[in-house]
Amino acid sequence: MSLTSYIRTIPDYPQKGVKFRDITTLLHNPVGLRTAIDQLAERYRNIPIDHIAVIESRGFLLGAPLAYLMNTGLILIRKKGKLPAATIGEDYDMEYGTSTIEVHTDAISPGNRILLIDDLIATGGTAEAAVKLIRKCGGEVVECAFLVNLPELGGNERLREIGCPTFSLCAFDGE
Ligand SMILES: O=P(O)(O)OC[C@H]1O[C@H](OP(=O)(O)OP(=O)(O)O)[C@H](O)[C@@H]1O
Ligand SMILES: Nc1ncnc2[nH]cnc12
Repeated sequence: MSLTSYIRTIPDYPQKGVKFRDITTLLHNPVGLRTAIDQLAERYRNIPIDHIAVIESRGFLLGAPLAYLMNTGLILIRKKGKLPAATIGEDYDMEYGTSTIEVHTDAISPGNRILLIDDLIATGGTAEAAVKLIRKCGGEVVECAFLVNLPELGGNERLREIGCPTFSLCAFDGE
């Protein structure tokens, strides 16, 4: 059974024309949540990863249990103004807005092999900004992994253009 069956679609949220893929229903379901985390852990079981980087806020929910299973630490990529120590930031556009994400400058050491986790890739604007931040700190993004891909919005292609591999557990083809 595809993981899409655990995810609810809300039309016209947060603005008209957006089909919002609501993962709260997957998170609410013990089988859905466990299946998603286990599948990610299995994919990266034999790949050397130093840290998992997670994008606020929904990325935190998947990346934290995955880091626990993989015995790695977490790097928090947060919305502007939320991290207390010295940060660097990156502005970006995404499907329904514009924002800035930041990371602590001391969170990544040069040469660190980082797995980037978020719940969903749409236009890829958020993930691209996160990859740029990690690279500015000298980190290497091994892969960007998502629970959900929205292929019609072109995010995978955008990340491919900057040389970053992507992986998604499931996809909505627009229905
Ligand atoms: O591929 P994009 O077009 O950039 O969109 C994807 C991003 O949008 C959502 O985050 P949102 O900014 O809504 O924040 P949230 O996780 O706090 O809900 C989602 O969690 C991704 O981070
Ligand atoms: N259509 C969508 N559904 C849920 N989260 C999103 N983030 C960006 N686009 C989204």
